[in-house]
Amino acid sequence: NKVHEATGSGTGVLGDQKSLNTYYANSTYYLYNVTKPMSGVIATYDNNNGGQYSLPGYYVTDSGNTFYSERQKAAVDAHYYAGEVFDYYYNNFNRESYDGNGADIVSSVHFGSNYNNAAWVGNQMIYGDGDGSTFTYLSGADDIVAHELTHAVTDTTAELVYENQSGALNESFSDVFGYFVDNEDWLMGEDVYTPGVPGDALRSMSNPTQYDQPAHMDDYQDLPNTEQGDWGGVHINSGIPNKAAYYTINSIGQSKAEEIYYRALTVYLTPNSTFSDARQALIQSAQDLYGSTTANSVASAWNNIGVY
Ligand SMILES: CCCCC[C@H](S)C(=O)N[C@@H](Cc1ccccc1)C(=O)N[C@@H](C)C(=O)O
Ligand SMILES: [Zn+2]
Repeated sequence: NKVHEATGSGTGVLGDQKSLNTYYANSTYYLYNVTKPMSGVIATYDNNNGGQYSLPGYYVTDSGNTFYSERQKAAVDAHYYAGEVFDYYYNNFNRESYDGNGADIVSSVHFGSNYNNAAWVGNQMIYGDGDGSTFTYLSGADDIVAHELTHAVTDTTAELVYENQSGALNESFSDVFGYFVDNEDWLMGEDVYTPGVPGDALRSMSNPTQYDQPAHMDDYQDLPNTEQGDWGGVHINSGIPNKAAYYTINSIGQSKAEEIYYRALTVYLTPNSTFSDARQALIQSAQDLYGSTTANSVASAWNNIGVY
């Protein structure tokens, strides 16, 4: 409600200044804001490096509505980018929050100890600090935030099972919407990956093989469906649908591609969808929205990566 809404300022992971939607109460300011129109909230917490707190941890607050400290950087970006992704889904697809029903968006930063990952854990996002060499604070990359929040969209729509081909699709859709939100480049995680090494990334959608992912069905990696096997290589085999997305976006443009990926995810895909099912879902979505020329472009993108 109006009396509590405030606009703070903060320093992000990369030292950049940004305005923040904050909440004033008990003579302090919170990284917390109410979203419109259904009044969900975006709330950001510090999980205290897995200290004595369970998730979500404690609210990130500042008495001066200025979030400039080193410890606050990860929270600044987690909060800011969560708002950016909320706006992306609302403005492009009229989807209010990840469930389309104004669900609260909760993020916890400083999760674990030197944790080189970020995740959607079923009801909230968690962000590790990284070990400072492989990653710095993972919330510092908007494509990572969009990746994680898109898992929540997937979990409330197609519910793609997180293993084997459906799991690689799950991962790929998160990367694809990460691209749509970030769309500076075809790289994933570059802003926080290896802070000491410029220009590299965890993955490349335009050139998956650059970071040891297959880019064609002939090179699909049959890995065990175990934690050690990355559940059948979901982060490895995602290179194949990622490359198809690269071809698709280049041939039909981002605005059409966004609509067909969203329609495929929310209308056609199901928990056990395979790569071939995804090809068909995207072709059908393209046909539904834009006709056969666009549908044929999608078909050839998937033909190029050996999925029919
Ligand atoms: C609980 C542990 C597994 C969760 C994996 C999460 S969903 C995930 O995929 N995280 C992304 C983070 C990311 C996204 C975009 C760019 C960079 C990094 C991910 O790809 N994690 C890699 C490191 C992995 O888990 O293998
Ligand atoms: Zn993921």
